Amino acid sequence: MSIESNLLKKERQNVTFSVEELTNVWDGGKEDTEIRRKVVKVFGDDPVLKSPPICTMTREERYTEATRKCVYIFRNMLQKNGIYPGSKEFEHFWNAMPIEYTLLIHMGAFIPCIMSFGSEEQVAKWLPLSANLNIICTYAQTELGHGSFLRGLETEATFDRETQEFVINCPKVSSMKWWPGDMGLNANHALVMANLIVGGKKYGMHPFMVQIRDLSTHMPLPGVTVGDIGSKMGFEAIDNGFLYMKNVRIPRENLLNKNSEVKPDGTYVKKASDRLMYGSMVNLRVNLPKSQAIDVLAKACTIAIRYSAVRRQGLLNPGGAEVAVLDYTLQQHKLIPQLATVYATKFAGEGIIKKHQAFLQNMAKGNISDLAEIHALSASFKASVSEQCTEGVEVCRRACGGHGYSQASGLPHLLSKVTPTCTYEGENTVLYLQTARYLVKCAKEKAADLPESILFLVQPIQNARGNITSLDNLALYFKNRAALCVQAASKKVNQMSNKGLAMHEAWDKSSVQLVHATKAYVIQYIFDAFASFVKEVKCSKSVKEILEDLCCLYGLHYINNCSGDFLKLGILTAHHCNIAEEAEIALLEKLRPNAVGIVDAFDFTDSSMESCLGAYDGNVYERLFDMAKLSPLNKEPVHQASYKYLRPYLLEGRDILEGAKSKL
Ligand SMILES: CCCCC/C=C\C/C=C\C/C=C\C=C\C(=O)SCCNC(=O)CCNC(=O)[C@H](O)C(C)(C)COP(=O)(O)OP(=O)(O)OC[C@H]1O[C@@H](n2cnc3c(N)ncnc32)[C@H](O)[C@@H]1OP(=O)(O)O
Ligand SMILES: Cc1cc2nc3c(=O)[nH]c(=O)nc-3n(C[C@H](O)[C@H](O)[C@H](O)COP(=O)(O)OP(=O)(O)OC[C@H]3O[C@@H](n4cnc5c(N)ncnc54)[C@H](O)[C@@H]3O)c2cc1C
Repeated sequence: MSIESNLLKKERQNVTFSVEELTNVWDGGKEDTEIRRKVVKVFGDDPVLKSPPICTMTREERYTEATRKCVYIFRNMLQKNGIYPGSKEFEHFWNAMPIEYTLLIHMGAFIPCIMSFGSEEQVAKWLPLSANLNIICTYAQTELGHGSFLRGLETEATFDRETQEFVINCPKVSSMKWWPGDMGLNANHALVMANLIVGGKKYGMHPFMVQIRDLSTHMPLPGVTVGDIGSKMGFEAIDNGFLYMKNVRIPRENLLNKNSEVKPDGTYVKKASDRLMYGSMVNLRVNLPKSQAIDVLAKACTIAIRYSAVRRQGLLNPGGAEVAVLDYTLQQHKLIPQLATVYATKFAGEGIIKKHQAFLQNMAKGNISDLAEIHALSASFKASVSEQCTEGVEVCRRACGGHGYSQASGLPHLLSKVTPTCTYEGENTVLYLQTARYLVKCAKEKAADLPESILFLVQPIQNARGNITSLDNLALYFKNRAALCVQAASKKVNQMSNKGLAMHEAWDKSSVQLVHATKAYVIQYIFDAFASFVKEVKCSKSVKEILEDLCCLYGLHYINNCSGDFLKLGILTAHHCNIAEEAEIALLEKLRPNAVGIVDAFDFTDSSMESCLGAYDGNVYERLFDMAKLSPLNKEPVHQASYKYLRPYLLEGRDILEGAKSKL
């Protein structure tokens, strides 16, 4: 056993709680852990899912491998193992997916969309085809020229009454669809968001099913120009695409018509609120943070903490032995708060998922009264979590020093996976502003008209009592701050407007304060949800203590990072801030011996991380060396390029050196 493996073994011997029990809490119960492990095992054991490490493959190989595996998973493997949508097993299947995959938009975005936009007959037609991969469909909303401002989308669907068809056109280069995943190479259909035009009248954005490739040859259909947009910062296996449509004709029935319809005579019938058109985005904003951001940060923490426990560099005591870098207070200050972020966002996110499910049940009965609340909550939650996790993964990566920069660490891949969560499914600033709009409106309402989650905005500010670092008091500081920030931002909008600025100008001039207020609102939501979870969870005293400490750390770390705000608003004094700072440092020291145990509790398999630094056995140096040997550049002892281009000068060098030698 290597020295490094021994070090991790010792770390595990010192853990003061049951790792298995924390895993159960993380998964949502013992039974859920069993189900997740069963699914992970099915994936892990399957030889068809084996492929070379991604850092040894070209982009084309990565796309090919990911597509091969995903077709197998979705077409054979899930059915064979009884993993059906809606089952508990299916909930855990993202956890077991290979580290790169395609068909994500088809499965994760298009299928939910067809269910929310399609009539019963349309769902009956398209759902089985897509579930069986008989068609592959992308979600084509964003265009080259517009992504955020949906009213600016330019693609048109004009009704031709004579032929009973819609004619789809991208009038300009800027109107072509750009970015949709699975669209460049795999998709033969696209759910195209286009402006509906009937009899010269524009009705705004609507969803249309458009066939883009021939079903037998897979060649683009007439009028369709489609392809891959090229290499990106990450997601290299995915064929994000462009789609330029010129006079592409589709039958009238291909307007997804659950919410609105065009009759054969051209009559436009609206059946539900326009806002339900945005429902697919709410759905993804609620559901994607867990698999695309929180789990990614959990993996980065696992890698960085295991590595920091075995990486020895420098001395804490003069003349003593070299210490693990995790023993430095500053390393703990970088990494342990990231663990707290993982826990806080995961448990707050579960609350939002439940709220969304309740909303969907009400919506099925025709009640959409909670739409504004769930939109505001999901938009700011997605924005905040993606930001916190992206920053967290980068902190973990840098905390691994030079090796964190190597693809072999697995960290650059995680960073490139989490970074775009700040952009897709709604650019974060744009989403914060959406929530700000809701908050400013709510701040003007009477308490009786507000949902519980937002009541604090209009209630009197309460004073903290007793221990200033108790979870109750921390929750109160966050609430007070959010309420005061929203009041300040609303006041600024009013002041600007009273000065004579038009409302949209007043809004823009106040947007820095508005986004700040929204961030304050969502952090109070996350903290409150985590603190409530910690209070209520049934578990042993030792596991509860870990969760309480993580919750307290989440709050203190946040407060210490923006203490100026709490001081400015009069919520905390300088004395309180000093206490908070010392309390955070004390918590880091307390959590340090359990850090490896806490990341072990995430229960990630080595293959799900592909990291030489983060493997369970801690054998980092052998793994790094083995991975370097696999580099395609090391295939031959002499690389053609160096031989070809350097040879003349090397020969000169040889002659000079040999001449010098003969003169000696
Ligand atoms: C388990 C599943 C996980 C699987 C993971 C799967 C995939 C994830 C992985 C990879 C990534 C892949 C996918 C990526 C996909 C995409 O990116 S798809 C494209 C997403 N695009 C966007 O999100 C665009 C963002 N822009 C907007 O949402 C709107 O344009 C915006 C709302 C910002 C502005 O639109 P505008 O037309 O100007 O509207 P208004 O601002 O005037 O607002 C009108 C009123 O409507 C309310 N509203 C807006 N959005 C919603 C909504 N989503 N739901 C409900 N209501 C909404 C808004 O508040 C206004 O109301 P009031 O008038 O104030 O009352
Ligand atoms: C990996 C990836 C996958 C994607 N997959 C899909 C997909 O499957 N389907 C799909 O349709 N799309 C997809 N997209 C597109 C994505 O949804 C858009 O890129 C996103 O919505 C942002 O829009 P944008 O690119 O137009 O940014 P822009 O809106 O142009 O943003 C540029 C800057 O302008 C700022 N800005 C914009 N509006 C405002 C405002 N009102 N106030 C203040 N600042 C503002 C933004 O904050 C940002 O800083 C994907 C994108 C990525 C990166």
